Amino acid sequence: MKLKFTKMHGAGNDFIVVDAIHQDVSLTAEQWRKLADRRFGIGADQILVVERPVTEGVDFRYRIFNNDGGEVEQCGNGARAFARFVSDKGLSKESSIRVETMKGIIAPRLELDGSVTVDMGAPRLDPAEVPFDSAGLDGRIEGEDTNWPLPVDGKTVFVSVVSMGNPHAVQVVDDVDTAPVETMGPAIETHPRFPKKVNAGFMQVVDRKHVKLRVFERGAGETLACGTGACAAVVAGIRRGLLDSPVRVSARGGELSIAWGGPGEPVYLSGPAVTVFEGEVEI
Ligand SMILES: N[C@H](CCC[C@H](N)C(=O)O)C(=O)O
Repeated sequence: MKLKFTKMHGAGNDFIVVDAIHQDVSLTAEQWRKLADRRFGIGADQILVVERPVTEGVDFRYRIFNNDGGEVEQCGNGARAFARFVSDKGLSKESSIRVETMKGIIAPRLELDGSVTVDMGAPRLDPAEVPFDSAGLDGRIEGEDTNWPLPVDGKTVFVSVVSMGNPHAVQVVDDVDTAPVETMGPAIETHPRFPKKVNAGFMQVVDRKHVKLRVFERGAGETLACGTGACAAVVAGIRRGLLDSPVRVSARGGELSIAWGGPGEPVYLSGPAVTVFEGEVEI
């Protein structure tokens, strides 16, 4: 069976994007994993699937598979690529669309400068919603935030826990370039207090309007940028009293901008969405 796809990225977080409206795309987790493999397949951090909506008043359904083949709730950089894809493919004539994911509705908007801004919905701040098991832990109050002691790699780090539909654990570090992302990232990702595993963020506060961020992503490893990770990091930083919205987020693969008005308000993620090439693959 042949599968048409488009290779895209958002600040270096790269995707295989597939139109499942005009082609039959019923693949197993193993087939998604093989497609995303950087040696034996096309290679990508995630696969984004465009489907007809299920919910009234929504333009598309947006499904996301990590490169380990697992389906997940949300992908912020992917939402920008999704919006660019459906516009370029003529699937939508609107600059603003409403898109349903496993965990809620988001609204990407194509900007005149070629960037895309996404209403990512409001963050979920209750640990149980992340989900994070805080039982028996003494949280550390910092401004509006409660961050939690996590023993990893023989030391205790304090993480803020935030859900953007998908789970994030964010810690503040002095220097992202020397932070132990390769070793501590996987240890946090699979920590037993995160029953659905977690994306591990490492945030360096440059000033109140600018952070540097590295994310060891659940099911994908360290990526060059993580959109929901940037949202979660800025929400955590604002709640800790360290940041003022909007915040510039410098990832290894490029720059994102995050704005958040406070609890119950949506998080806005802005950044690039780039098409690299079109292709067709036998699966
Ligand atoms: N690895 C994430 C999904 C992709 C998120 C990221 N690529 C983004 O831009 O938000 C998870 O398992 O929740």
